Amino acid sequence: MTPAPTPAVAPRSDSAARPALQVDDLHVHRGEAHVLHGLSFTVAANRVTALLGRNGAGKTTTLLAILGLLPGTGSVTVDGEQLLGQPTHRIVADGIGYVPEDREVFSELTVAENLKLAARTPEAADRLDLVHDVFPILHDRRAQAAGTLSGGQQQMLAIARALLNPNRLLLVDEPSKGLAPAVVIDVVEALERAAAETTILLVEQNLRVAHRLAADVVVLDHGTVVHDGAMADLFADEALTQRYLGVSGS
Ligand SMILES: Nc1ncnc2c1ncn2[C@@H]1O[C@H](COP(=O)(O)OP(=O)(O)OP(=O)(O)O)[C@@H](O)[C@H]1O
Repeated sequence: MTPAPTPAVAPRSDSAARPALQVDDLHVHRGEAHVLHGLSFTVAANRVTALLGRNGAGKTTTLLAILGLLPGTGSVTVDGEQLLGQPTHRIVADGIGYVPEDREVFSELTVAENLKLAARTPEAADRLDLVHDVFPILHDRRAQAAGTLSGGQQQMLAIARALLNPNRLLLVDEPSKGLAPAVVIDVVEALERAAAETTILLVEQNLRVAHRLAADVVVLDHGTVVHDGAMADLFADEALTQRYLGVSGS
């Protein structure tokens, strides 16, 4: 009998419903603007949760507040530990990884040097094999300046840097943005591998990508949560996707 193929994403355990991230009544101001108006939502452990919404809804602001890059009031806990009010370096050292929207690779440095700089823990050296297994192209291109990689390869490097460290929660901002469809498939497959390793909160404008990766969804509109639930339900409901996202899902 042929063995069943290994799933890209680890099977969900009974702990899947346990919240890894809990956001309660989060308010954030940017300059004069009151951008987040008391957000409350949870991200279940060992799953991918998509954070969706139209342009300007407050998705990136939410990620920045979780990382301590913007001040906020309310509560943001990971595995019960309060992040709000802590400095970003401590939040990152505590296992909150971030893949920013604009990738932010060091253009002049090689791929290998970018990875070396990202290593925060002694385990990172061992995890380099895992990263090269997920992204063989980064091994092939290890001596190449990161600024000369294609957009898709730079995105893979940005995800690889985050994967080098053991994360409790990975925040990923618009990984498919600006990429050709064929490259998006590679990035999605890489994120599926990442999802087998860690809990992910994913901001993604491409609804199909979000549907492929995420089990759960939180939808923002004007800095408030207007919907949360199963991603499959949102994707299948044209009226909901039109109302909240201005696109049609299925
Ligand atoms: N530096 C800033 N100063 C003041 N207001 C800002 C700043 N950056 C963003 N905003 C405002 O905060 C609101 C939320 O922006 P945010 O970038 O979080 O939205 P988003 O949902 O991630 O949108 P997009 O999909 O366009 O990236 C918007 O109204 C935006 O104009």
